[in-house]
Amino acid sequence: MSEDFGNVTELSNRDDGFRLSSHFMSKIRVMNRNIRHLPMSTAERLVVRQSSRYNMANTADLQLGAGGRKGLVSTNAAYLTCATGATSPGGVTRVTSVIEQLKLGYVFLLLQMASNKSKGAKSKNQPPKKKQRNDLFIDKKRPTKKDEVLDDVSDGHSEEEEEAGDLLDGDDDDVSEISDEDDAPLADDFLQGSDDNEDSGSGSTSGSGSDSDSDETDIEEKSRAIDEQRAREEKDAQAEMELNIKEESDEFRLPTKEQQRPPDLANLQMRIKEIVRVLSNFKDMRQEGTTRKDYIDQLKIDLGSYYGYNEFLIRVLVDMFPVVELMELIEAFEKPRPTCIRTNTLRTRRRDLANFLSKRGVELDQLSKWSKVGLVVYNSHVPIGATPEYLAGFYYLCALSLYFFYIQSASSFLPVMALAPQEKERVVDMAAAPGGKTTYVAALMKNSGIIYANEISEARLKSLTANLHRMGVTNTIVCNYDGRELPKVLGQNSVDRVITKDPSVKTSKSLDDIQKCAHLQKQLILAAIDMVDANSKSGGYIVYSTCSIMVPENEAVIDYALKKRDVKVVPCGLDFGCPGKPRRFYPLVHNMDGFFVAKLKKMSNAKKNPINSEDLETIVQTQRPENTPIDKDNTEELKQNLKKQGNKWKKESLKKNVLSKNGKVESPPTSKTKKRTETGKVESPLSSKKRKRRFPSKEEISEAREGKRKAMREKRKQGRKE
Ligand SMILES: C[S@@+](CC[C@H](N)C(=O)[O-])C[C@H]1O[C@@H](n2cnc3c(N)ncnc32)[C@H](O)[C@@H]1O
Repeated sequence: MSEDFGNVTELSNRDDGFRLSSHFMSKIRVMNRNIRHLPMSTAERLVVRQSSRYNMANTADLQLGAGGRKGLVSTNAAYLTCATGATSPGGVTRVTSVIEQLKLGYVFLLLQMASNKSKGAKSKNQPPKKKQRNDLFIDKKRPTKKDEVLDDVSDGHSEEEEEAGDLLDGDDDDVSEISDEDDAPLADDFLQGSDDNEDSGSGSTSGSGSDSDSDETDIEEKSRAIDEQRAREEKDAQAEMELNIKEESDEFRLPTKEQQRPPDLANLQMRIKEIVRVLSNFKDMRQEGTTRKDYIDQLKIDLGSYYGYNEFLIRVLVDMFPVVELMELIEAFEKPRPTCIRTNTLRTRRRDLANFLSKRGVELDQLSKWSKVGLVVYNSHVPIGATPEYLAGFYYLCALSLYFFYIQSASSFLPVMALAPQEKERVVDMAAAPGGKTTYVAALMKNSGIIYANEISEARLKSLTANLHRMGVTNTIVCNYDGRELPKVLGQNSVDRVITKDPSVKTSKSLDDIQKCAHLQKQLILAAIDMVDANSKSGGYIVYSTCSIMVPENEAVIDYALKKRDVKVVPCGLDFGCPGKPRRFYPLVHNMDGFFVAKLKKMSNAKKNPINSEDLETIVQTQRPENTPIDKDNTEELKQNLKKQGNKWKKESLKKNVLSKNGKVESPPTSKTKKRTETGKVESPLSSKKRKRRFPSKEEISEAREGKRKAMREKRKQGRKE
């Protein structure tokens, strides 16, 4: 049995990893950018198994190990280890393991090669019995005299073996990739036999049945020798295989401190995947002696390096989402959102616009079922922001820029759809530039009623007014105020609907940013509520929306509004998004930017109680994402500001309200809480007003405050213990 490096079987490199093209081929050829050549002896068969856990250095060896042949091939980025075992009577060899590095990951290929070295002589010999045939697959090679004898005896292979090969080797389609010249002579001839080797066995001991038949003892001895040899070689091969597998252990290990220098991107990505894999089955897959926190910490570092997020963002995201979802979300953020345009129904119809634009070479389609005016642009031969239709105000271009959390895209439709402005209403857009929402509101109102489009930045007023003109909006008054001042300017309870959008256009966020934004947003939402008239016939609604996925900027703001004003959350009327009344939209699910929309209905024009010490705590807590350590300086500053503000409000409130004994500000009596006099009669509000109000003394106030603080401290302590 001679070495034959000329014959190779083909493996093809596919997206999903390696697939063995064929088996029982006379050639073994690994088609991969990394591996050029895998020299094997003729008629070896490959069985491929794949795993993605191997982190191999770029070396270029092919080794045929214990008891087999050694070969070296030039490959440019793969380390292959093949160990051959003893030769079977049938000349079938089982080979080894091959470890391979692929483009984006490391793939472990275990190649078991069953040599079909001997291919002839069937015609002169009985095919081996079934059991014998099965044995052949675990037998190893190294040509011995006996091998040669038996090589000649055993030839061809059974259908069962072929089937087994099919199962192990992959698609039959790939067989066709092998050229005819690769095929035949040695293929599939194991049990069928062939005459090729008939005469080329090992001379006198060939299995032709002529010489050896006469000497049974000799054969028995030889057979015993073969068995012994085989056992030895099997042992060697097993040892080597175990060694190889051990060397390239399947276990993923976290890097030690020394290994934590910046890895290359491929390694980094691989490690992220591995950590996610381990975290999703932590009990079974974790490295001994490590905690979940170890993996999470490494994941945060790696995500930060790979995706370029700051530490704070990663920390918040990791705290918010289970790792698998987090990976999907981050991947989705990486993909650009589609460019969307909104038809300006003040100027044209969507169908007509689509026709105009497609004539100009714009490839577009309807945005989706949920919008009657949106179009998605896939490709355009003309600048979509400079077509005559654009300049004539036929559409508003929604995807202007790609920020991380602040992106204008299809999601900017949703707040206006939730607002559902009606004709002839008075509507306020509190932070309006550059006018995406205002122009949409105007279109829905068919230019009737009044829109107050407010923008704090003078510089941004230009883009706002330019868009209003371009889009033919005529029912809008542009204002230049801080939104928080608007109730004073426009009057309290004076409009039907208000839309308020997060005022930030930042590209990245820190804890400080989020705290400041959340604080401003709370003030803006109260101002928005104060402007709306609860008794409006058609309205009484406030829509609050952000492009942020941060809880302190979303749910916490709504929570705050619910505490401070007589409002309730009502359905947005958007039948998609994540469940719950306020809607969260995630790019991975909805193919739009991370987005939050909440709709409030103002129930009465009465205000709830001003801030008390409890609220101060609530504000600080809700501004901090859960489980996220607070930046001490910022928090102190924020606390100070809030306390100042709180004190001011408190002073005012003390004039109007009575502190109860436990320090809580008592709400104005409602019909349910109307006090009864000692005689059991319900006191009318009028009579209670008439009664002289008793204000608490300073001592009572400070006592109540102290009691409150104590209770809070106890509560926190208990929380920490838990
Ligand atoms: C994200 S943009 C609004 C986008 C706009 N709603 C649209 O649909 O085109 C936020 C705007 O809020 C403005 N802004 C920031 N703080 C504000 C405040 N206190 N009052 C009013 N506007 C503010 C910013 O200058 C910025 O133009």
